[in-house]
Amino acid sequence: MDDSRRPPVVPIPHPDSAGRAEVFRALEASLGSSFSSDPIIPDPNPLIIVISGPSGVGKDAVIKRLREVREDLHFVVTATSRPKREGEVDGKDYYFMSKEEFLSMIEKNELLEYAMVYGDYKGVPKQQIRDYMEKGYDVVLRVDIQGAAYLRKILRDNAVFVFLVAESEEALVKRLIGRKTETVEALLMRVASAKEELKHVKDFDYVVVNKEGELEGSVKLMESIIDAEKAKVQQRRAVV
Ligand SMILES: Nc1ncnc2c1ncn2[C@@H]1O[C@H](COP(=O)(O)OP(=O)(O)OP(=O)(O)O)[C@@H](O)[C@H]1O
Repeated sequence: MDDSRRPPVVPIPHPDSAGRAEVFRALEASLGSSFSSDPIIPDPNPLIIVISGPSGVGKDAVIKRLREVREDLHFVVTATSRPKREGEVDGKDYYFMSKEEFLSMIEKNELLEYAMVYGDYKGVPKQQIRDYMEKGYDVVLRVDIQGAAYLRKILRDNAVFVFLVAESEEALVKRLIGRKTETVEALLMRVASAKEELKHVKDFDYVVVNKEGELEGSVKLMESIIDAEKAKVQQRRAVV
């Protein structure tokens, strides 16, 4: 006879006629052990979430909004040697630094990933990721497609890779024009590479279509992805 069918050694009062505490104690006494208040499942591991996608698709816009609605995420501030755009804040939007400073970080192996993007360096500082993951934060990285491909190689399935796309090429190009931050030459270069970049979607875990005027929907989907990842039985284990 298995344990669950063995008659209780002490009478267990029915919950209709006894208080919850009394029934609880009687159940413990019958089983001969106390019920643990420890979590049945340990806290999920902190995640590394890599967000990528063609230029102008809305990565910054989605991340900015995600930041507002979710406090338990840390958005890794990328280091860059590109000049600051109007309104950008050092240490918040990017760590702006000279090419020399950037090269010194490369030499000291302080970057998880880096690349030359349209003539300027951009890279992901390792220490920042370690610090926040140690504190239990999920960490979000924003990288270009080549950066994502490289991170996939080194982090494999230990990070979550999300590809952001627009609903069509037309919408993507219009969005880039509307941003008014590019020279005509840069615009042409970004539009040309966007077509090529779309082929990389297959290397990602999730794709989020950031439709015109539907930024909130994209942010909600991002949140759902994070929540689902947190509920996975086989947790990812990122180490940088
Ligand atoms: N769902 C959306 N609907 C309408 N406009 C959007 C949407 N998402 C982003 N935008 C706008 O599109 C422009 C480009 O977005 P954003 O700068 O976030 O793109 P990005 O992917 O970060 O670009 P880059 O890689 O060049 O930095 C911005 O002006 C932004 O406000």
